[in-house]
Amino acid sequence: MPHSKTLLVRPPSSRMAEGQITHIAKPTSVSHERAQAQWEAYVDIYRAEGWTVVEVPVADDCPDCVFIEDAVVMFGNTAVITAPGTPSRAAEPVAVEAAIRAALPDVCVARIEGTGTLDGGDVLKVGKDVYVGLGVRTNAEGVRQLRRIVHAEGYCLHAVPVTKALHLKSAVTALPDGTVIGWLPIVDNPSIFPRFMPVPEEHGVAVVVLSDEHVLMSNDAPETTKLLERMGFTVTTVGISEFEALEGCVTCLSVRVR
Ligand SMILES: CN(C)C(=N)NCCC[C@H](N)C(=O)O
Repeated sequence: MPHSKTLLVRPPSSRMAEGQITHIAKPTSVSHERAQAQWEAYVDIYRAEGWTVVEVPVADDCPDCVFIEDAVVMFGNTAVITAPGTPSRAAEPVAVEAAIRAALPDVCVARIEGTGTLDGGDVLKVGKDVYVGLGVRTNAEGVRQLRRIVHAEGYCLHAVPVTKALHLKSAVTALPDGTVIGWLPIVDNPSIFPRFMPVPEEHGVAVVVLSDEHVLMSNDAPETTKLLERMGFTVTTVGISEFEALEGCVTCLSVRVR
């Protein structure tokens, strides 16, 4: 049975400043206190939109645990538990799987295993098309395993190169109508996507689709906000500077089950 608007989130670790950095300069300071306040404001936006929030317990020894999107990917009623592509994040999916089994007992669980690696940030769903970034975190075996899982669910997987950003969704996400948006300097090949629109700011790349006309994005992309509003979308913005300093974005902080 489909779950209506359930959100999985995980609070920021007190050691988040030790989180991984790959493609941007190491931040000079990251405040856990500010991050906690930003995270609570982010979660409150979903609560106000009627989402049921399931909180996975914080893991202070996993500095990047707040970026829960990387630990599980939902395909309808199937949860794919990932195998993060960096050792410091390897333990994260265990508690995420336990929380899903406890809160959503009728969800089917599949897993990326063995030599396969896959971070959820590399998976962009656009209708029944699934674009998967092959980059520093997701390998060919991870893609092979995910392809088998999603084909069985009626999706079509397209592997795409990611060389200029941490994850595919650091560079592109999709609007409610399926248009893929991205910041060109970090998109490997925009022609892969049937409909692509460049955005003018790096932090404008990431949108979370709240409904057919409503998106959530960072407050650090005012030109992109105006662009999307001119296109007729309602745009809610949120401050996530502490997570952006660690290469995160609005998509990474939650997993939507709908
Ligand atoms: C779409 N994105 C960017 C994500 N899903 N995850 C961001 C993870 C950031 C973390 N410091 C790391 O390096 O793993």
